[in-house]
Amino acid sequence: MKDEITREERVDNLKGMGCSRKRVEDARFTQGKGNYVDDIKLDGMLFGDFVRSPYAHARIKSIDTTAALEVPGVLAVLTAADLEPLGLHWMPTLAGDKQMVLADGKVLFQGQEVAYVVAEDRYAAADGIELVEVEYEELPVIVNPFESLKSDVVLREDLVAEDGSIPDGAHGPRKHPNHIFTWDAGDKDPTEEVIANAEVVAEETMYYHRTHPCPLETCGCVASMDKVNGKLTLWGTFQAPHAIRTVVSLISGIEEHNIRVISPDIGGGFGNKVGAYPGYVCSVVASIVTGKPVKWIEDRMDNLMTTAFARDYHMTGKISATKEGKITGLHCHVTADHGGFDACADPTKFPAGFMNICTGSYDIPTAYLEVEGVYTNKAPGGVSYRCSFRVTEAVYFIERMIEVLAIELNMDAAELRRINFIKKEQFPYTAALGWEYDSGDYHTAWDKALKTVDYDGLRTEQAQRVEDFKAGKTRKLMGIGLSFFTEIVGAGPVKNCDILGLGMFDSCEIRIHPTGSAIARLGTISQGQGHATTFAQILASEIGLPADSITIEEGDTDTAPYGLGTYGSRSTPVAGAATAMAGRKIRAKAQMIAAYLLEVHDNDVEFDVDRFVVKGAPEKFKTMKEIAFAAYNQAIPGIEPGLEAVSYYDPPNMTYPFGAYVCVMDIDVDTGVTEIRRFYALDDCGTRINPMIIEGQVHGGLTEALAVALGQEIAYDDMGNVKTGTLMDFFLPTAWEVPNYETDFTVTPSPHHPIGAKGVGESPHVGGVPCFSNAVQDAFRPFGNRHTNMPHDHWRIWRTANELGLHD
Ligand code: PCD
Ligand SMILES: [Cu+]
Repeated sequence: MKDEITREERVDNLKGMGCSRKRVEDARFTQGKGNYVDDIKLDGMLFGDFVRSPYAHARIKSIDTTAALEVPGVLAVLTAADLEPLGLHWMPTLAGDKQMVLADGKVLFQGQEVAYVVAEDRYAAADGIELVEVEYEELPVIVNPFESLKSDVVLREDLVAEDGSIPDGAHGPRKHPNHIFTWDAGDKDPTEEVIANAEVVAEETMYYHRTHPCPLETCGCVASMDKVNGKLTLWGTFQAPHAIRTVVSLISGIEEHNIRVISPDIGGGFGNKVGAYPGYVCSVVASIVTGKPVKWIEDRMDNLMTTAFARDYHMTGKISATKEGKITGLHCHVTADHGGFDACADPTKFPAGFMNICTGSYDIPTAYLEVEGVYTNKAPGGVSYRCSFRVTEAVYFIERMIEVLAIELNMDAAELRRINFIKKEQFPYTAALGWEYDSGDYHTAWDKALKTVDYDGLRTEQAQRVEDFKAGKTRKLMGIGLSFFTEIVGAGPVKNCDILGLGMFDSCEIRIHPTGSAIARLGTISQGQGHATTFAQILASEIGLPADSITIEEGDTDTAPYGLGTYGSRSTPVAGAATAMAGRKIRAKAQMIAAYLLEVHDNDVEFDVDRFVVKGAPEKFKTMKEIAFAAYNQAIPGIEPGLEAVSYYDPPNMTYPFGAYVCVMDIDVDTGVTEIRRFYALDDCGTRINPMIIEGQVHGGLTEALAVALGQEIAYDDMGNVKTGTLMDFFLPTAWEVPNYETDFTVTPSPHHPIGAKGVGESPHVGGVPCFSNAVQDAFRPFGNRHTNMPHDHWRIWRTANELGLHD
């Protein structure tokens, strides 16, 4: 036997789980060799663009397309009247509502799609748009959901019966024409009773403002109908390509096998690219009508004003406790502003997503949540934006309620959290609002975080700062932001999670080639997360072939197994599990082949890193490379040739990553300028596949958290005009605002996931927003602040200081 490398070297060669393998996709991205939707150029390709409504609420009296059609290069102008005969002027939303593809008689938000101009190039399309003459009759505008529920102005006339009665919606009875649903969880009466009789109660109302994921690449698609073969190919920025294929089939009547959906490289998704947009439908129709490929790409304003907003939750909470600080009950009421159509991307049974995770990381015996969805004259959407289904809202809510309760109790907020954490031995833990948390060790994480930042030292310093401020020695306050979050990711068990009736499992299919390299295809799609790197690592460890010899492919419905896509940090919990399971099927077959080759019984060989060895005789082995070759080269009795496997994985539960964050911030009370001195983030996502990618995910999520907490907002005026529709007004942090992040971790594996991994992509955002916000609020706590709403931009902070009398 030739000189052998050590076992350790064999492990290293695989670049498997736990290795900070460099991202294989970056060679392409950093050299400008990515292939994004807008890079797709087909012969004779046309361009489509929208005429959009300048009004937030108006009746459409007429649309005159004559002048537009005279523009050289303009080929067609589609309006609702053209789509109606095809039944395509409205489309279903993911939330069980329907949405106008092109304005049908009225518009409900500024920027709404009114007509679709198809031209030979972008410029002609832009000129054509200018010349479509639309006559609007303005209607009263409602941008406040509370007023909406009281108003006589009916926004969705299509949802009121002729006799004036209000038919039920997708989520039950509706009490007002502008009401979408009321959804609740938990025990109402017992919760109210506990709170009524409690020793201490804290109450607070907070508004989690509307914002937007604003990915670098906007949404877009290219539709190409091949009339000869009856095949439609649709390239697009889709976070869920298979679901898009099914939706396109259902609404167009084209059979699903004749539709091929391809998500090429995607320049960030963040939830913005989950839903189905009018641009997709119009491009498909235009391609069918013209017989040519049609491209549609949003510009930045289109993106910010019309596709998938996030948040817009008005939340009122009551939290009760004993004098010693043991929480006894939690009550939460939400008024959710969904805009003109309910186009939230949540699992069907959860119209407010997983908002019922709002008891957070705490052992709260009784709780009740009620969410009311309301129509207003704002853009539709309601995507996650780096939080699986409203978990950012839930965690912000509870982490603010904890701070407010700490004020009420006159207690340290870190200590209040510690007293109430779910204990390690309580897992699996069933929360009052129904979820079963799989695993956690909150006290260990919290203690590690507080120790690392020297929490007590920080509080001493802060007290000194307050004294100095009062003594006129400084104009800067110091805030210590705390947050402890529990995420819920990995939707999900098919028994309670589906989107449009499609169960939320996911999949992986592996083919091992004769020479011992492989391709694996998944039902998910990377938008920058690095799946090509990390899923190969899972397989490397499972099947003993080097990650560098494994190609990961996603996003082509003609080749990938069916899956529900990438959002809600579900790729690792669901597709990652499918990958491990498919790998294990490969290994099981490899074991039989190895035993045959080694002339022993199947049970007498065991897997070791990259080979099967005969038990007790480690010098007798067959490497996975040898086994792969044998699978194609030898006739093995009782075993089919080839080495392939597929797994469709329906997870038994979600995974519950968690984390402990601390932010130290200085605030200049005269300018409202914030300076982040320190940000410490401890994340526990169970088994870690690629520590470097995890760190990158944490940096990205924290930066988006900073954005949302400190300035990013989609704001409307009373007329329903979007005030922040460009990057001049919509805050995107740059290197200038972003602090140095200190990352840390603990590892508490998920007990039900085959490799123990939980998701991580959303966590830093979910935990980050309350941490930044709490830092601002904490700085003002010694001066009587209880709660101020985000975004904490310099002006709002200045105003808080002013209202607290700090400028006197
Ligand atoms: N334990 C663990 C976990 C995880 N990981 C890694 O990390 C990542 C992530 O993961 P996850 O968590 O599972 O997730 P996904 O599913 O993959 O993804 C999703 C997410 O992701 C994040 N991140 C990111 N990044 C980037 N770059 N880009 C983007 O876009 C994005 N987005 C965002 C979002 S928003 Mo949603 O949609 O709202 O719902 S959701 C989300 C990948 O790679 C993985 O593999 C590892 O390593 N380990
Ligand atoms: Cu919804």
